[in-house]
Amino acid sequence: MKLTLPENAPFSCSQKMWIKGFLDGINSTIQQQSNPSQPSLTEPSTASGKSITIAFGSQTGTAESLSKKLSKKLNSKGCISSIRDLASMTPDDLKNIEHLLLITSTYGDGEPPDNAATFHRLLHEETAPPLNTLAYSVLALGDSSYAEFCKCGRDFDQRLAALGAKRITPIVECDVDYDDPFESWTSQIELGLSAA
Ligand SMILES: Cc1cc2nc3c(=O)[nH]c(=O)nc-3n(C[C@H](O)[C@H](O)[C@H](O)COP(=O)(O)O)c2cc1C
Repeated sequence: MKLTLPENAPFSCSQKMWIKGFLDGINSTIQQQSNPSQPSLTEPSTASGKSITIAFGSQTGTAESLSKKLSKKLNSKGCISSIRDLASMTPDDLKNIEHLLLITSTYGDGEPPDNAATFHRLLHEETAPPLNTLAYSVLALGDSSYAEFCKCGRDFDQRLAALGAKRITPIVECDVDYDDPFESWTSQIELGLSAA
């Protein structure tokens, strides 16, 4: 059921706007009660208290600076996030991580950035560990003028799933202008972490 104001209701424009806002609030409550699994926009974040590792693969600093931005945002919501350079990580480290947010660019002709190259190679070897206890999401930076668009991020996303890790949210691919997709990914992450 959705409450609406008839077009010909005898109210002024500003009165109609007020009533419409009032009805929208009631409609949102009705929808929430009939579908409690849907998170409410006004509900406090239950991502709070979660321990999160943000790992970055970056050649010229964009993924690294987005990692810092994300970390600040998540910490302000009560999460405990730490940032790791992929150059300092091995796939075995992922066995001790519950929530991984991986932000990476792609370089060369679909190659990982230098700091992520070893990790990328090791993760794709047969000796890579099973990662059934890991929940993750990937933000891939790229440029669609290259043939191998966002290849490194796609590789990580698929390989982590193949090793048994669960996606918190689907991969988000950014084409040159990354501000909006980054914001949208961040919002999805906050909701996804609440459920993870
Ligand atoms: C030399 C060079 C090669 C690149 N190769 C690719 C590529 O193969 N695929 C892609 O999607 N983006 C490619 N890009 C775009 C970068 O991934 C993109 O600019 C990214 O935002 C850079 O992030 P970073 O500063 O964290 O490294 C390339 C950029 C440069 C400068």
